[in-house]
Amino acid sequence: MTAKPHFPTIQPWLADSWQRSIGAGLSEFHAADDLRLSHADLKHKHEQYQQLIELVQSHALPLFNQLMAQSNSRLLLSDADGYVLKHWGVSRYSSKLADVALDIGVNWLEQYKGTNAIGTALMAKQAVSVVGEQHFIRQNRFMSCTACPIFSPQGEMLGVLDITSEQQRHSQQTLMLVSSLAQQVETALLCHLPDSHYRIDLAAEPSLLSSGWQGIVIADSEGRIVGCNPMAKQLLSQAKLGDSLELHLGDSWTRAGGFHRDLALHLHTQALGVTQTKSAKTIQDKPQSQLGVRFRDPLLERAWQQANKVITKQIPLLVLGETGVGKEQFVKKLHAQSSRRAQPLVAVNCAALPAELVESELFGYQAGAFTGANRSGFIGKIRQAHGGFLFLDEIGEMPQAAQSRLLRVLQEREVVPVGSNQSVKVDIQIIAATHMDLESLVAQGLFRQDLFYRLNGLQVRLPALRERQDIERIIHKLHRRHRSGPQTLCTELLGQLMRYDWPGNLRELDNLMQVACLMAEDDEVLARAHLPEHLAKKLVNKPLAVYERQHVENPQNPRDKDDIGRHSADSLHGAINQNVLQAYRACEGNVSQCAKRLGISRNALYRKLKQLGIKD
Ligand SMILES: Nc1ncnc2c1ncn2[C@@H]1O[C@H](COP(=O)(O)OP(=O)(O)OP(=O)(O)O)[C@@H](O)[C@H]1O
Repeated sequence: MTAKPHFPTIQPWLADSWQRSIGAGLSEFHAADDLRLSHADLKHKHEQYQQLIELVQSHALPLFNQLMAQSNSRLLLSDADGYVLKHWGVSRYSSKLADVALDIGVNWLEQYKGTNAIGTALMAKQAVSVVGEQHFIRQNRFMSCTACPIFSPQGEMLGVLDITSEQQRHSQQTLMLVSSLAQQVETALLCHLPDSHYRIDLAAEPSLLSSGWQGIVIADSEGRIVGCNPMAKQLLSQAKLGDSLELHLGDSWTRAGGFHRDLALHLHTQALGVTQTKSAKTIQDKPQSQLGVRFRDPLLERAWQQANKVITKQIPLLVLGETGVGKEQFVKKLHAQSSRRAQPLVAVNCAALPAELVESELFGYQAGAFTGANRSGFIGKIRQAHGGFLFLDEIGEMPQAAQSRLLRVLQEREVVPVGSNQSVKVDIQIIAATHMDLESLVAQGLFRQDLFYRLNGLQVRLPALRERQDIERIIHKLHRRHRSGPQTLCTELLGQLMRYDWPGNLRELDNLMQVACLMAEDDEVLARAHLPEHLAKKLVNKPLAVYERQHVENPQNPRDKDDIGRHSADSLHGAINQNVLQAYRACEGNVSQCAKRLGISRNALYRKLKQLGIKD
């Protein structure tokens, strides 16, 4: 049995990480197979992360070199999936690092490498030091590593910066150094937002203005906030993206050095160089590689590819699909990989807006426009989305009065706030979504036809869960998300889940899996018996779903429908075996890669291969 490290007191985060390593089926005595990117995939990753790599080189590497040049350490950058993208710094022990594959293109997630600074920082979403013996795999215990995640201005984790040294104990200073390097990169990302024209540093004392502890706000050429660091959010707690700086700082921000009396804050404003903004824009405008997102279902993949083509062209996108198919998640992914990803994604749930507030919420209002309005006015959701995406969810339920004004915004690309007669130009990418049949609403006179045509630039329909060819993978994914340990899923339950028709789609499956995993607690296998009765009942006598259409019905061998139920269990086993074999061959016998591809644990794959007589 694998032993825990013998420290007098083991910190909870480390115990959790070792537990996860054991749960992933790793052994401290054997290094697992490496998951390594192919040359082509690594090239794509480098293109995708070009900006981040450049910012690490220009904003983190100089300080690392200055402080650590003599220390025989290496600085590494990984992406959020745990792949090492680059490393810098000389190391006398590079052959030892190569032995443990701390190398470009190799994945250092905990599930492959056990407790280690990169994987554990990604998991914990915070800076960690993993020193010598704290590494789960013995072979890695000659190193000390300290890593800190890097977050985008939108709070998305982009990757991890790591300092690795041989043997020497990493101190609290190393932790502070890595955190500070990550912070430098985050600030640089902020200053490289498109439309960043001004940088305003804020602090309670003038000496703190350049201390690294100051608040930083980035504003566009009109003085509207386009980004801020966590300290600025704390200092200006009321400020939101899109707000005019004047609203929060009066005119004190327009001077190079100022003091805001009410807030008791010292300010330092600088114009960001045009060259900097331009070059940053070139990097930002490059569409992030769409290889980052791939759907295994052809209908969904097609919708994804089509949607990606229109979203930068200001052509409205209409996303259709039954409730719970993941329309909102789809839009979030579109935004995250678009050239507008550094700008806001503002979502409006049209069904939840009270009819009388629709206009002021969307279009904003002037100070004192109506009784009860905020004293300082409100910019409105549409202007908040300026430069980014406006996501109109449940558009079929938008009140009719607001429909005509929205139509005007779409036609003119400008907004007139309530109580004002001044129009304001907006640059927004519109995405609307609904589970309703908009054309039939139009036919019934419940939805404006001209608005429908305006929104319907490109229409994509997301498939229902029962139609998806990757349903098996999704079931495994959600099981992994909710299980509490290294539990497997019983084949019979898997078959039943695949045959169910899922009217509530991903939302329903997600809820069911969550409840089932709670009921199963630490049991080794999740089975139908773990489902509460009302959920178990749902799964029987349901029409056959996509699984049988894909794997059981053979066009060359048309079968009587009644036969399907009788044969489905056998066919299910057969098809699963076939899938495993195909994947194993495609991965040329690499167990880690194959397990990842199938969405199952390495242990589960070993068991399956053993059953199939491929492994002893
Ligand atoms: N790719 C996914 N993998 C796993 N679960 C998902 C995925 N996408 C969505 N879900 C689950 O389904 C739920 C519903 O997703 P989402 O809100 O995006 O659907 P929707 O189509 O917008 O729903 P509605 O039409 O009801 O607004 C999410 O809360 C999440 O639990």
